[in-house]
Amino acid sequence: MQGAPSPIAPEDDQPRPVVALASDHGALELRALLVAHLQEQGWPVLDLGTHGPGSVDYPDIANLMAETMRAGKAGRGVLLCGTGIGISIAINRHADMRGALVHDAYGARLCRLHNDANVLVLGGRTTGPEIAKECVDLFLSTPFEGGRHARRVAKLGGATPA
Ligand SMILES: O=C(CO)[C@H](O)[C@H](O)COP(=O)(O)O
Repeated sequence: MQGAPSPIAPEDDQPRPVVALASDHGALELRALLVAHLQEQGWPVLDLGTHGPGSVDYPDIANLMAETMRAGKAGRGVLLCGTGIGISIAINRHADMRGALVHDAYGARLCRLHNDANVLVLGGRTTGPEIAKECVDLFLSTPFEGGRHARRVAKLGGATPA
């Protein structure tokens, strides 16, 4: 089952969804930078932490993101850990989450066009700030293409949270 695609282009008249951001200790700086970047652009942002430099476990952060989105508190998510790898594995254990670990603009665009990703995943130790900002902007402004991709996304299973 697949929910309605959620095209979110800044030029649309639609209200912008809340964007939740969360990271472990491996991406504190990049997350803070992205929070500020999105706020400057007028996105409603929910910063889920982690809020201190202490070491935390990325599965807990991914689970918090999934719970937050499932509760309807955010329509899109941005998750980060040191490489993005662990937290992308963790978020994709939730059937209603489609997390896409991306490293460039092409991936950020295609994860929306073809995969209807609802969570963007970045690595705080692997991706620089300018590329990360570009990825987030594309993730939030690119609609799902539907068509043949809708059939494939449906085969992934899991409903899209509201
Ligand atoms: O990237 C990650 C998971 O994929 C983590 O951020 C990383 O493993 C944390 O490592 P450390 O505890 O040594 O800071």
